[in-house]
Amino acid sequence: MIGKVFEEKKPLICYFMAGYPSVEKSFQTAAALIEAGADILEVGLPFSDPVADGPTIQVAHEKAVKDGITPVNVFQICSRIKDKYPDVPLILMTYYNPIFVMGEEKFCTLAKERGIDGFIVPDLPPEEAENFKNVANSKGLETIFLLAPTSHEKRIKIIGSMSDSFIYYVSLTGITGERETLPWEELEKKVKQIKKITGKKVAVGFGVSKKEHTEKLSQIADGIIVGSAVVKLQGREDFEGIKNLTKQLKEGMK
Ligand SMILES: O=P(O)(O)OC[C@@H](O)[C@@H](O)c1c[nH]c2ccccc12
Repeated sequence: MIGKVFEEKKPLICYFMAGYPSVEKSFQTAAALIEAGADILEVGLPFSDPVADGPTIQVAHEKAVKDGITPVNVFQICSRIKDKYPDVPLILMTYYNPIFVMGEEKFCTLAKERGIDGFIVPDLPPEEAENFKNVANSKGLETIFLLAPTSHEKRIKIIGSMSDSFIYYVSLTGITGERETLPWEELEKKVKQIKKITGKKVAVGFGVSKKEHTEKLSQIADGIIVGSAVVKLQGREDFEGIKNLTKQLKEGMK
């Protein structure tokens, strides 16, 4: 399902935090994103120690964890989104610990039942991911892996063989968060290199927050990912803002 969307277009992939600032509001966020044109949703699972996340997404993790949002709640939110929008792929973005606690088998079974299509697990290195990938794939769930500006050829090959429909290229070294500008030259070079070595689709995320970015990025990447800019508005319950942002970003990709 994820691969099909990439074949049809360059998708805009929008991250939001499940259960933030409440279960209902996070569902409304997802609905606003989809109705304004998001092609794929990346669903954030609240976690106490989100090491790769910047301040905006950290705040969301913290509040949702404090409110007692559990993986089971997140699955319920996913299933509600899938019931209403069956054509929109859902990628669960979670740190590995919640998977470990529930057990890979049970976690993947529930995820599949609840309409999730794949996973991004930023703290699960490919060397340790074999079992999880096998369990996920055996249930028809994809695993997507990340590459960064610091990744060399050997790493690119490994990730190329393990990442299913696409590879997530992290545009810059650091944590998630809106940026004024992106390292365009390096980005273009690296995405070309990754595509050449792996033959896979490459979606770019980190720092994307405006039309100007998606305009340039759509010349380079096969898909674009936005997170913090969405989560900031989500925290303010500004659903109109979320729709406007999504439309603007999509506009840049035409
Ligand atoms: O927030 P940004 O800079 O727009 O980047 C997307 C990012 O938020 C999303 O994909 C994401 C959220 N948490 C993560 C942890 C690791 C890697 C990626 C992510």
